[in-house]
Amino acid sequence: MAETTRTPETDRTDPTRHSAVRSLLRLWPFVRPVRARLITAACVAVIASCIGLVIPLVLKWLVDGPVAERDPGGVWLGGGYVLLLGLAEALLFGLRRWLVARPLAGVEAAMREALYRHLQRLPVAFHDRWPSGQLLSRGTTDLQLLRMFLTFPLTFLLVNGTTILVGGVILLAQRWSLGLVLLAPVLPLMALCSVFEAKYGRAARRTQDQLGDLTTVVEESVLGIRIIKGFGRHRSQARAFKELTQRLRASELRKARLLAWIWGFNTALPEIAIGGALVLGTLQVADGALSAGTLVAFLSAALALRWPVESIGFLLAMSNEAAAATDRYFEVMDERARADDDGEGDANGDGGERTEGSDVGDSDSDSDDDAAGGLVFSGVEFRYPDAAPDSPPTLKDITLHIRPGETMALVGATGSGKTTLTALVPRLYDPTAGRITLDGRDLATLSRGEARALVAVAFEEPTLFSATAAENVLMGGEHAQESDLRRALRVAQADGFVDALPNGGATEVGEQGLSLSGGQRQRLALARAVVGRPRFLILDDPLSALDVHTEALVEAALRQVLATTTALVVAHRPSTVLLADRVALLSDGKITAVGTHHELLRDNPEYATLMSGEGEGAR
Ligand SMILES: Nc1ncnc2c1ncn2[C@@H]1O[C@H](COP(=O)(O)OP(=O)(O)OP(=O)(O)O)[C@@H](O)[C@H]1O
Repeated sequence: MAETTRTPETDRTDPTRHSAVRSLLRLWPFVRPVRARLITAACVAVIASCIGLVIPLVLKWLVDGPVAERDPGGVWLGGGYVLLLGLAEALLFGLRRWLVARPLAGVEAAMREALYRHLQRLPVAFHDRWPSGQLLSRGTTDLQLLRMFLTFPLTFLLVNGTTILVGGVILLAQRWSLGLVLLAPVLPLMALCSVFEAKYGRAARRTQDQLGDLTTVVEESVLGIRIIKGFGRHRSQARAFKELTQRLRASELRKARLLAWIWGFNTALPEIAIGGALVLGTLQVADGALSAGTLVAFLSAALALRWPVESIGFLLAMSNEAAAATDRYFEVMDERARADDDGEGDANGDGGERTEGSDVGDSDSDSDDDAAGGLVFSGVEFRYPDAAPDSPPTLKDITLHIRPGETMALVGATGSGKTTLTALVPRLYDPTAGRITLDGRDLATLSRGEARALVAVAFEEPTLFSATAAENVLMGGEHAQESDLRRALRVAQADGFVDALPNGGATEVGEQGLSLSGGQRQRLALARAVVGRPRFLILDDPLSALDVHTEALVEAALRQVLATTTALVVAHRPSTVLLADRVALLSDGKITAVGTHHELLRDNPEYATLMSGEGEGAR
């Protein structure tokens, strides 16, 4: 949305960032498997480039020998040598390209896979903090930049450096005085390149961050196209987009300017030196101090060095873009995934500080809660990682016991923390204090995989994936069979509309399930939650988008499922509350009352107001 455009990320640019070389060295673990090919390719390129430098020596022999002696056979032979050398150079450069193309595409794919895997393992708190476009651009354009760097500049910085070195020796060996004239610009050029490198590195980083912001806006606009059109916000959205593109354009222009001046210096200084050497050499030939062949060889060697020198500017530019891309890639990869993601562990480090739970005048604070089965919250406190440090926690001292097989409704005004509390059970977040146990097992000691096997969730906002209706449902149960699918669809009252889809359950439901109605998506999400027959079921107002008739049907089927699980159901309507055995009232992050619907309706004015729909915050 135009108004929700994220703050430009240019301030992420760190002026004190470490050197490009240090950044690029971090690519080694990914490059290691293909190192043999890369080294072979680099050697082939160095040989090819050095062959190019032999051509001037053949020319010298040709001019001073067969040409001076007017020997046509020798001239043909010399011409043949030059042709063969040229062909060998071209073939070797082709071989280099072939050697690196496939393995480097593999490196890019491996890095992309590693990033995706890591993103899946990072906690929800990370995804709350990072704009999606920044992650997208890191997984796409940044990785392309890295592949280009590994294919081209990495090899050619080495090849050109070697060529310049060998060429310099050849020049000095031919005629050291002329060689010195030609090599005079080397020191100033090195100083200029170092200044350029630092400036370009910062500009590259800024540009890539801005590209990430732009990607975020595009993604939000595409996902929110209905809202944009519905509210006629396309103009303001386009304005916001234009502003970002202008910023990106300014950064790209700065890069182009920097590249233009380094290119200018890299071209002009060697040209001036070649001009000076030509004048000096001609005078020496005229004086008879130098053979014409040596001057020809000298100048052709100097001309052969022109490209390696001129190209250093853009090779450095590409290397700096790759260094910025590496930094951006590893900023995500360095984020710590939950230690317990694939195995055992304790996300809190200490399993969460144990605090005394408050007594809300209910048997929920039984001292033997820990040993008890069911779902037990003991003194749970939670604060969002990105909340202001002095703000009160979102959840305070939550102590609640949902007995095995019991269904507990969670009722509270909007913003009281209901969704937050339900998110703790599948370990989307970990409590900042206190603990949660599932059938007596501390949730903090369960791996996410174990917790996932025990708990299933259906959120208020049902998210579906670009897959078939059946695949979306089956995501909820690793070993679920066709019969489970049918049962889950029946429970969610989704079998009717799924069967009516053009290909039944095999129908693609489109990106985010947008080809379905809100109520249909909600029912598929509900089917996904129940398909795996979970031990614990967490439902966050899963019936809010259903019409009264369908809601009644879903509730009737749900009643059977709830009878076999331990469930926590966020409820806003009396009809949903009636599915539950007991109700917990959440008020400003605290459980203030627990009892049956009728008890609370009678004794608790806040609950009565919420259920009557009159409360200001009630939904
Ligand atoms: N990712 C987050 N970072 C920081 N604060 C958050 C985050 N998500 C929610 N909050 C805050 O936590 C509080 C509780 O939000 P929560 O979504 O749990 O309320 P809720 O009771 O489920 O509300 P509703 O009935 O409207 O869905 C709110 O003040 C909200 O602003």
